[in-house]
Amino acid sequence: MPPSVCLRGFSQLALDRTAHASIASRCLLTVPRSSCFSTSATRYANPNKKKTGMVAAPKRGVKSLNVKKGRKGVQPDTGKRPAPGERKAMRKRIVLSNNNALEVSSLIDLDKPSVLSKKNEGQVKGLPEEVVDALRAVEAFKPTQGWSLFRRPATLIRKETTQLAKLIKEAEGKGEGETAKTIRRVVVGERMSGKSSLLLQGLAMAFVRDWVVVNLPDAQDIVNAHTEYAPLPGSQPTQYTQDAYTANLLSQILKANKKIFEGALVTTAPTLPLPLPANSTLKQLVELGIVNPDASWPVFAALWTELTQPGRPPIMLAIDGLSHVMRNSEYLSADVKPIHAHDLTLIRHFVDHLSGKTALPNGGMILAATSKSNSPASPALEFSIQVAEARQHSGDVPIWNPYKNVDQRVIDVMKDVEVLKVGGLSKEEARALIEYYAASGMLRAKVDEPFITEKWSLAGMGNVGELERVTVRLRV
Ligand SMILES: Nc1ncnc2c1ncn2[C@@H]1O[C@H](COP(=O)(O)OP(=O)(O)OP(=O)(O)O)[C@@H](O)[C@H]1O
Repeated sequence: MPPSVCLRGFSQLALDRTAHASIASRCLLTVPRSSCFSTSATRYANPNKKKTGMVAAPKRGVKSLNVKKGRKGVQPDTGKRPAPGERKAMRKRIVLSNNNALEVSSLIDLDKPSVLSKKNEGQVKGLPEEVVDALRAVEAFKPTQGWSLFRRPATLIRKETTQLAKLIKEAEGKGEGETAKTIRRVVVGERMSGKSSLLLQGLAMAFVRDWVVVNLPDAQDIVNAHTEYAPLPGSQPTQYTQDAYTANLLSQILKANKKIFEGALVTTAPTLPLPLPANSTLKQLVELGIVNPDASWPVFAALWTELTQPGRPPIMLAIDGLSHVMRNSEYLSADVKPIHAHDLTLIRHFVDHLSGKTALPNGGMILAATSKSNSPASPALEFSIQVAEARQHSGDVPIWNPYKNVDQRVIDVMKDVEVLKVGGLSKEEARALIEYYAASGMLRAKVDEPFITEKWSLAGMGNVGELERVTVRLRV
C-alpha cells in the first residue's frame, strides 16, 4: 500500500491536469492555433506584418490611431487668445490699493504749505487723492514699484527728497531777493535705490505746489520705433515728429493740469494748421491737438510758448529712463540711416532744456531719472555722469579714451548738468519705513533695533528696493 502522502500527491496532480486540460480546451475554442501560455510559437509563425509590410498614409483630416503628433498626453491649446494689446495692458496695469492692508491712522498727507519743509524728512507721507489722480494721468507710477501692497499711496520722505524740495523752492524763487530759476538735475544711483520714486516725489511736490507738470513717462516708448513718425517740414537738419505719441502726451498733460488750463486764456497768436476760436483757453488749445493728431506737434509748441509767457506757473519737465534718449533711436531716415534720438522733436525739446540752451522764464525744473534695470548702453552718458560726480565732489575728473568713438551730442547736452545721487537709506529712514510696513499690517514681525539692523544690512546698507523685498515682499 503506498503511503497516504504519495496518494494525495498523485490525486492533486490528476486534478491539476484535468484543470489544465479544461482551460486549454477553452483557449483552443476561442483562439484556435495559438497557445495560452506561450506566444512565441505563434509570433514566429506569423511575423508582424506591420513591420515589414507597407502601410497606407493616413488620410488628411482623419484621426489615425497610429499617428500621434506632439508629446503624448498634451492637449492642443484651444483657449481664447488675448485681444491685441491686452497683454501689454496687463503688464502695465497699475494697482494703487490693497484692501487687505490696514489704513494707517497716523499717515498725514502732503499739503501745499508744508510739502517743501525739511521737517518731513524721515517720515512716511500720504499722497493727496487729486495728486494721485494727476500722477496716474502722467504715468508716474511704475508697475514694478510696491504701490499694490498698501492701502493707499504713501512715500518715505528721505534726505534726497528734502534736497529736491530745496531745489523746487529755489526754482520758485519766492524768498526775499530771490528770482525764479531753471534747475536741471539727473537722478543717478544703484539699482532699486529709488530713482524713479524720487522722480515721482518731485512730480508730486510740483503738483501740490500748483506747477504745470509735463512728464515723459518712459523714454523707451519714444525711441523704440513703435509709433509713427514723419519728417518735420522745413527743419534743418531734419527733425521728426511723432503725431500719435504727441497727441497722447497732450491728453496726459491736459488730464494732469486741467485746473490750470481751464482757467488760462491763450494770449499769443499761435500759427496752427487748424483754426482756434478767439478767447480760447489752454484746454481748448490742447484739445485741438488731441482731436487732430496731425496738428499735435504745432499745438505742443504753441502750448509751450503759452506756458512760458510772463505770469504763468513754474514748469516741471521730467523724463524717466534717460539713457534711451542718449543714443541713436530705432527709427530709420529715408536713406536708411539711424535717426539720433535728439532729432525727434519731443526729445530735442527736452534736451534743449536739459542742456540749458532754453530756459524756463517763470522758473521750474528739468528732472531726468536714469535706470539700472532697463538701460541700453550709452557710454557718453555714463562718462558724463562720472564727470559730473567728480566735479561735484571735487574728485579727479575722468578723461575720455581718445581711441573710442564718442557721441558728441550727448557730451554737449550733459556738459554742465548736475547729478542728484540716490544712496541707501539711513537706519532712521529704514526704521520709519519698516514701522509703516508694520502699521499697514503687511509686516508681521516684532519691529525692534536688532530686526531693523538685520533688514537694513540684508538690504545692502539700506537700498530701499531691497529693503522692501526683504520685509514686505517676502512676508517675514
Ligand atoms: N521713498 C520711498 N518710499 C517708499 N518706497 C520706496 C521709496 N523709494 C523707492 N521705494 C520702493 O523701492 C523700490 C525701487 O524703487 P524704484 O523703482 O524707484 O527704483 P529705481 O532706482 O528707479 O530702480 P531701477 O534702477 O531698477 O530702475 C520700489 O518698489 C519702490 O516702491
